[in-house]
Amino acid sequence: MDKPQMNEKTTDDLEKLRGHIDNVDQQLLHLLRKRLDLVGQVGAVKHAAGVPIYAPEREASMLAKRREEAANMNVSPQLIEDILRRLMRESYLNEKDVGFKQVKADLGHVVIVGGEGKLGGLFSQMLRLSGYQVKSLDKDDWQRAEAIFDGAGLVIVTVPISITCELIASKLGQLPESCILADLTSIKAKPLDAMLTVHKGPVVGLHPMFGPDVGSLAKQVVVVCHGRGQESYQWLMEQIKIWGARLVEADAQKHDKAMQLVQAMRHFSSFVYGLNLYREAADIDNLLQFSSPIYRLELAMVGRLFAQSPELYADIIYAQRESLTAIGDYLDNYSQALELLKSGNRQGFIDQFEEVANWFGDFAPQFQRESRAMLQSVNDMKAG
Ligand SMILES: O=C(O)C(=O)C[C@]1(C(=O)O)C=C[C@@H](O)C=C1
Repeated sequence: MDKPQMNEKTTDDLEKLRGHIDNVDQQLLHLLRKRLDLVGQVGAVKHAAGVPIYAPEREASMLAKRREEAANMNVSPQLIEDILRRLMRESYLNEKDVGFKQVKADLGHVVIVGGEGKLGGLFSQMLRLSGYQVKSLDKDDWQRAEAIFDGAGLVIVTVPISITCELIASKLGQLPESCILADLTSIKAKPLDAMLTVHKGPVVGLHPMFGPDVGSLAKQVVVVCHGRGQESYQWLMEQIKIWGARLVEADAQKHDKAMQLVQAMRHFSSFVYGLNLYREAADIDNLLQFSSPIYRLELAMVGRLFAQSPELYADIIYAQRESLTAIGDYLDNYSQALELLKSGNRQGFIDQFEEVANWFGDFAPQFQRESRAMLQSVNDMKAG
């Protein structure tokens, strides 16, 4: 394609207008600085009062007002909403730096078993930001364990799933009865049982539904499976809410069943997807060249798995024997669907599609709307 011709006037006009745009962008930058400073002050007020970092009602009313004002100014309401949501993500990080109110000042210290792991590190940081003294106990510290546990008010176990129950049973039997015992494992029934068996005091199972790289807990979900003595660890739930997370109370068995689909089956199929690309010797550069944003997003979801630890995913996938059924069912459904294809039964495929679409119901259009925003972000990130 020929390069468009730029005459002198076009060049001058563009330069002048771009100068004005630079100027507006610089003003935006100053306004951003001003907003960040104000948010810092909000963070300090919230810190003093123990108010959660995430204020959903305020966000909803602010977004509704700005959308209305935007529409009146002939600015896309979605544009201002996108910008404000991005800014609020920044606020969560900013307000976090101020620290958080400490709900339980007379706790004694916290011990994080597996504190050198990434999730342990995140909880340790959040607890420290809230004024608690945190001691880490990792693989090489067991000979000093007695001293580390002495006077602890809360012990949090966050070690690989494959060794969690064993470790709880063999190492955590001597805690004082007043000490709270908690775990962050991504399965809940067995660790909860192990903790209840070995410890006479308060017990709670937690499953943070996010990776350790979130930056802030605002809007993240932490699943809570009650063990015993809720009144003793109610403060911990309040503390997690102050960090901005939403608590979802769940039955451990039900949670674990959901994990067979949400984690084991899902991660396993991502693994197979990657395995297949590898065996097909797919040229990723080439695939990216031809990929629509949705394919790119999918490739990113699969590829990110292989940027992480194989042990972590093995642990998640092997955690429950029952996941084999969920994964086996998936394989059966895949084979049955493949039969439709092999037999050239196009109408059969369409009928099956419609049956599933009906089952998804209102979720299908909701997911379409949500993914549209994600796909636009994927496109925005392209450079050059
Ligand atoms: O108004 C607040 O409470 C804030 O913390 C500020 C702010 C914002 O950036 O506007 C950030 C987080 C809250 O969820 C709501 C709003």
